[in-house]
Amino acid sequence: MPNNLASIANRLTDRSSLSLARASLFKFVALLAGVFVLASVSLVYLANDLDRTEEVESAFYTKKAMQSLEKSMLSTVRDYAFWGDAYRHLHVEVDADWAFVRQNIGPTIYSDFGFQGLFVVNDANRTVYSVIKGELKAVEVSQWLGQSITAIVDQARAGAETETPTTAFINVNGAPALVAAAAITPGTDPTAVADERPASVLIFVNLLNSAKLELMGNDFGVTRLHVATPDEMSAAFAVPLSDNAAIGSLYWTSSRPGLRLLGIGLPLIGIAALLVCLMTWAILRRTTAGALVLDASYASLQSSQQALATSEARFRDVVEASSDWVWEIDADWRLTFLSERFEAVTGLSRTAWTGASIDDLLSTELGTLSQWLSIPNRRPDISVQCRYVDIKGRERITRLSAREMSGEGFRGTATDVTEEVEARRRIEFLSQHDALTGLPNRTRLQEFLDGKLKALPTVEQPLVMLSLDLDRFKPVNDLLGHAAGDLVLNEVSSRLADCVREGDLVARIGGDEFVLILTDMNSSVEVEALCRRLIDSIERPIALDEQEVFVSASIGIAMAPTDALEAAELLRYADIALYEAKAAGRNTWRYYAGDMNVRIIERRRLESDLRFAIKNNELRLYFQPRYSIADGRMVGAEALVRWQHPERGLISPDTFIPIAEESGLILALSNWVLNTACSQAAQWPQHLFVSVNLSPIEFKTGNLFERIQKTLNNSGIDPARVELEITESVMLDDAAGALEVMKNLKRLGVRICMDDFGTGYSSLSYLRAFPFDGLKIDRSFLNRLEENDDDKTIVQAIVGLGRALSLTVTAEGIETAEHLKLLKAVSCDEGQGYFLSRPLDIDAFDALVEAADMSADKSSV
Ligand SMILES: Nc1nc2c(ncn2[C@@H]2O[C@H](COP(=O)(O)O[C@H]3[C@@H](O)[C@H](n4cnc5c(=O)[nH]c(N)nc54)O[C@@H]3COP(=O)(O)O)[C@@H](O)[C@H]2O)c(=O)[nH]1
Repeated sequence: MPNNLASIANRLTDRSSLSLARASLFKFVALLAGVFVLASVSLVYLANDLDRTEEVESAFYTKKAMQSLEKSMLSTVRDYAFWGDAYRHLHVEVDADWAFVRQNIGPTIYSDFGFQGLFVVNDANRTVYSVIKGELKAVEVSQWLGQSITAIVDQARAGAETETPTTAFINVNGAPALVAAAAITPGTDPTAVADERPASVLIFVNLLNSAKLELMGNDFGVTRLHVATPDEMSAAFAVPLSDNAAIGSLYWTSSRPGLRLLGIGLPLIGIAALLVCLMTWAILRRTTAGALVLDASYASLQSSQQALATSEARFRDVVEASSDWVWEIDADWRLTFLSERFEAVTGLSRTAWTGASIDDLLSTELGTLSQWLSIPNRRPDISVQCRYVDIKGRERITRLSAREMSGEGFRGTATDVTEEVEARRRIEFLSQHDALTGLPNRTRLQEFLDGKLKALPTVEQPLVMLSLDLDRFKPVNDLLGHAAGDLVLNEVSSRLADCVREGDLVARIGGDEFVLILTDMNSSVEVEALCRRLIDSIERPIALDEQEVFVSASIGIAMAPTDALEAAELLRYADIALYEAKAAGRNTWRYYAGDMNVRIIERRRLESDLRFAIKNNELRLYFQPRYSIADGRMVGAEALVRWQHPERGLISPDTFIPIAEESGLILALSNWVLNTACSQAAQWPQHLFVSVNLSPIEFKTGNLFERIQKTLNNSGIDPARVELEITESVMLDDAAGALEVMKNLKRLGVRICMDDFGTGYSSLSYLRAFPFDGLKIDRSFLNRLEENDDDKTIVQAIVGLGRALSLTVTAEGIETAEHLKLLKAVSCDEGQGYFLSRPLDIDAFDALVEAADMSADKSSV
């Protein structure tokens, strides 16, 4: 916006149209009001002037009338007084007959001239002739007038010489009257001779009553001429009848033309003002409405301008702040505009590329960009992914949106999505692959399997699925840490991948669980050769930083279409076969067979039966005595559970303990064993202890301490007579947790013994770190004693170790006198085995204890 426009806009912003309109209108109204006031004042002034002029004129004409009256009376009195006959008949002698009867100077004075009084005053100032209102009366003039008029009479006589009459206004009983007086002289009559006496004076009295005054005024255009009232006397224009205003003044009823003018003009002005007010009100309303609309439009315009400015600023900020760059091309596909961000994002020169074809800069997978832009009815909201090469020669990916310009050509934005595309690819990869090993995961496996099964494999060309699980992997993870475990898994993964052909699939579906899908296996020989290769490959030592790790694998094999044609079924069958392989001693493979499924069903039934058995007293407890090897005394017994199944007979714990552990029944089972064992042992002689096996599962459930405590309390047995046997796997699962539990158990006063010592990984370190009271050498060492000298050495070393750590060392599985002899030779503390005694039921064991008590010393074993 130019500066001057902006400043105008700013000024407009300060004052709204409404206020401007109102201000202008109010000024206009004030102007009009001024005009009306001026007109009114002028009218009033004019009216006053008119009235004043009227008054002046009226006064003038009143004076004229008076002067005319005076003139007329002077003329009349002159005519009668300067007349020879009148001299002879009224002065020389008074001849009433001549004057009145013959009407020379008589009633006609009244009838013709309207003078009410006619008097002749003789030389002695006596009234000698009087005619009052046309009638002859004998009355003194002074008496009739109620005042002396000597001055007038004298004045008249003074004018005799020059025949000059006189007039004067007098007041007669409150009414003005004009008196005309003239000395009676012979006039021009040569026959009349003037005598020596003072002249008689002829006097005419004209009483100016209201009617007469009004008539007089009318003659001169003065309305209702009358004697002024006391109020009117003070009026500026009242005409005094003499110098002495006491005689009275004349006034008139003014026509007041000014007032009439006001009477007409002011209402007209008022009406005009009213009309103007109405018009102004109407204009104000319309102007206000218009101004409001204008203001609203202006406000809308302003907000639009503001929004536009904000939008522009935002657009500019967004364009420059985002990774997007903006482009425009003409109808020939040539770049006509590239925003600054183009250089920042691509590193390419805007100047160099402006004018170049957009097809040279960007390419799509669908053809050239110009082809894409030319697609008829192309939706403008759909973008296209393009590639270009940046300044560093790297291929970049950009998402391009385009809109046709109203003229010709296109414009749009380009967003660099290289990272996004790569991230998406990565996400897609990760969604189908295992993050640790990069092998396909369960999702990818499912997809692959579905695809292969849809192709309907045949018996001749079967689809082979291997379910592979690592053996001995968990200890690696637990003992060497997860980083080592990860390395092992990665190594195993790559070894597995190396063993299969292209087109096959190796997937990792769990911690150490893998599934292999093989498509080109024509015979079981091939399958088994592969299994062998896989196991051999995995069994090869895996070198970690400073040590070698050994793991092996078990494999379950299921085939389509022989075993199943459904992916889920195939997986389940391969898992069953794997289970069988593990059960068969691990490090081997098994084909799925129908009866495996039967075994699983069988296992489930056994679980259900076991649940029933625990509640319904089908469990039995056996005790296997433990003896001091040095002197053959029984020192205690290990409690061993059996299950007296109503149909299957006595079932070994090897069969049902794993089921109890897997199904969660182990807690109920173990509670029963603990309670029964401790209750029984509480009745034994004090020197005998009872040893109870605990499952590793019990260490994880959290309330082992409370359970043992409760058992001890319930049975009342001395805790020192109770030994708990735990295996190394307890520590392997959660060493810190196990230590915590064991410390708590030790606070109860029980003994803790490590069972199956020598079969695990680092029993030695556990022995040092955990609060064990004893260890039991696994019976596998004694089993091999005859054929393996190493085991003798090991047994000897374990005994030495136990002694060094102040642990009671017990040897398990003493089956022969040779075993016993050897153990005695290495000073093993205690022993148990079939050679000494098989596990006995409660009655048999009680009998044994009794017998032993009776033959207090068994001299030798
Ligand atoms: N958690 C629990 N585990 C228990 C319980 N009762 C037993 N078990 C465990 O079951 C496994 C099998 O036990 P079992 O069949 O009772 O076998 C024991 C002995 O009979 C056997 N033994 C003893 N002497 C010899 C011998 O000279 N030769 C030979 N071949 N076998 C012999 O050894 C088993 C006792 O082993 P151990 O426990 O390691 O001392 C077994 O692992 C039991 O632990 C139970 O209540 N809870």
